[in-house]
Amino acid sequence: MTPAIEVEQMHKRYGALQVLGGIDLKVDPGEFFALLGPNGAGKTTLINIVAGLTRATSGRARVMGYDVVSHYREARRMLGVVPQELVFDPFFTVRETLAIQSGYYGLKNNGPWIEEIIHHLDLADKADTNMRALSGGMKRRVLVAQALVHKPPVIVLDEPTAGVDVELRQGLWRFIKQLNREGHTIVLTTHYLEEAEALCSRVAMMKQGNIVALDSIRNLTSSVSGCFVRLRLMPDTLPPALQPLMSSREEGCYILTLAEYSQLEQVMATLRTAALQVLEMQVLQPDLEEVFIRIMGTHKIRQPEALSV
Ligand SMILES: Nc1ncnc2c1ncn2[C@@H]1O[C@H](COP(=O)(O)OP(=O)(O)OP(=O)(O)O)[C@@H](O)[C@H]1O
Repeated sequence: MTPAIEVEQMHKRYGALQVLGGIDLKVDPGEFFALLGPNGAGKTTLINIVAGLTRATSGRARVMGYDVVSHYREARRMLGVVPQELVFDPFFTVRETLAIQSGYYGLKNNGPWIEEIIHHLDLADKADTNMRALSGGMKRRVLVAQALVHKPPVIVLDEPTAGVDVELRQGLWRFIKQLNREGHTIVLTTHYLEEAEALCSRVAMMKQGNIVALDSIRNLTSSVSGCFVRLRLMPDTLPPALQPLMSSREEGCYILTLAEYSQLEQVMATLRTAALQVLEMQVLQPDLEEVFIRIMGTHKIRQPEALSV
């Protein structure tokens, strides 16, 4: 089976700065794949090379079997990229922008598909509005629409939900999930790990230009042992014996990290001996964010306000 995206020994340097240090990556057709990593890890650079927008220093990339340099046009046709930055010609309306984009691919009579995209991305009310008059979130919807005009089999979304409200995020993911069900391969970069966890089957984590983890969400999260316990106590004090387990304090609760589930019994016994009343208790499984924190050795990254995908 020809991979949807195949990257081999990809290096990229900007002068003395090594941005990609030899990336090998295969994404299968039909996958919903996430590329994660902190700011500056090299995600956008990798995407730009796959999209033919940036030249690699060495290595090769193919989209549906087409080399992105020697078969640029074919590779580009297979790919729809939703870029991170909002760049538009401000004088065209939404519908005109999409018609022009269709023209770039030599597509005629693309009207019905354009109308379908406009409908799914909830842009109907704004279809005849000039781009300059749209809000940031609306412009982002048009970026998504632009990437889809030629019905590419592979869709790459570079932080599509940054700065976007919850309603749009949900609508966008509904549409992208539908496209994935219809067979499109989806590659997503996001800082919202809950989004990646809810949507994607496989994840690559990048750190300083290298892939440091590449696996299914299930394998990644089950590789982290132990659990977290969230406790609200009365009186609000943690016995000294439990203090080494405390990882943080959130909204009046103590968050304890346990290496093994069996430690739970010992925690409860200590609380009983100290005559503390448990007002609230939750046992939490390690999630993708915990895996990310352990691999990257960083603190929590920003969270979406409310998420349901
Ligand atoms: N044109 C350029 N010239 C010099 N350095 C660059 C250029 N483009 C990117 N870089 C550097 O390459 C590194 C990787 O950047 P990149 O945008 O690929 O990271 P990223 O993982 O997408 O980050 P983010 O999550 O912030 O989008 C950064 O250190 C960045 O400053």
